Amino acid sequence: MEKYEKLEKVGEGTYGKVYKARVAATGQLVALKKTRLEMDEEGIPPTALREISLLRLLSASLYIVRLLSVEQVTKPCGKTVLYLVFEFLDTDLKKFVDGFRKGPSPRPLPTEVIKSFLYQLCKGTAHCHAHGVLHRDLKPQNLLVDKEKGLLKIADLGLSRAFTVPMKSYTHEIVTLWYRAPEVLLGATHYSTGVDIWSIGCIFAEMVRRQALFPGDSELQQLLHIFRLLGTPTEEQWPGVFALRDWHEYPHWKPQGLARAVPTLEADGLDLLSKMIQYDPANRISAKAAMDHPYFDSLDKS
Ligand SMILES: NS(=O)(=O)c1cc(-c2nc3ccccc3s2)cs1
Repeated sequence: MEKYEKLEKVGEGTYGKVYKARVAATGQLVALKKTRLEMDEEGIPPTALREISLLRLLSASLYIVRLLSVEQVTKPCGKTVLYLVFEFLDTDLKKFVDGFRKGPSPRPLPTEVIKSFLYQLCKGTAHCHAHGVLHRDLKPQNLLVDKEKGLLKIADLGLSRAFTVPMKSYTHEIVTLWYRAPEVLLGATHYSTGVDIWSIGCIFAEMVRRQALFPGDSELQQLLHIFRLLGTPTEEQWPGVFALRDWHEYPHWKPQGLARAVPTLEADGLDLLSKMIQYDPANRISAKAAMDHPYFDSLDKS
């Protein structure tokens, strides 16, 4: 990997081993993601090949972090590791929102920024879903932002297929549950694109509030945060919920109304959010349909 000068680790292990690096020959900045893939004597396992070709296909979208190359490196000890080389963006949405929450002058994110970032997130997600790929772990930490160009791109799609999202990340970092859909928390085994739409709704509300919508610190607490705001789900509004594996008798909370959580959000925005934060995954708006919602009419979609 002498082609690259490793600069610093980014995201402190949130993403596994990802380094900011410079291409020695051109000075171009890249993100080097070291995969945990153990190479056997036959070379790259077919599952990994499929994963990588899927990544290449998906990263053709402007709204997904571009995979520039895949580098195979055999270390002196004979072990072969695979590096994924991605385009570099200077920050992620978590840090971007923190910048508006903390700092000398806490202030809301400009409405147009929220609208533009949400539109780009829906567009990138619609691209994945159109190729039958779920992300399964959308959260502000793996949405990268180019502040200058006002771009938002989905990163870390590596978790999307086959592997279930681990409880602890590679570096024993706690995997956040804040964006996890209720059907996943209730142990559904077959879930669909709706899991990503729920996450997008939580991220939308967080950009407006500058604090998480449902900040649970355990699977049970995560559910109770959701129930306390939306009301404990009923069979009427979510047919089949009582049959989910981890369903128990929960206290019966009444809906508080989503508006209470995002009092500053304009009517169109609240309407779109309420179509994303629906208990029944079948009732959630699709990423593609969301892009046509009136909330985006004031956005310059050029
Ligand atoms: N969290 S951070 O330091 O602002 C920052 C993270 C990144 C990342 N870029 C990539 C690209 C691909 C996969 C994961 C990551 S994480 C670039 S800057």
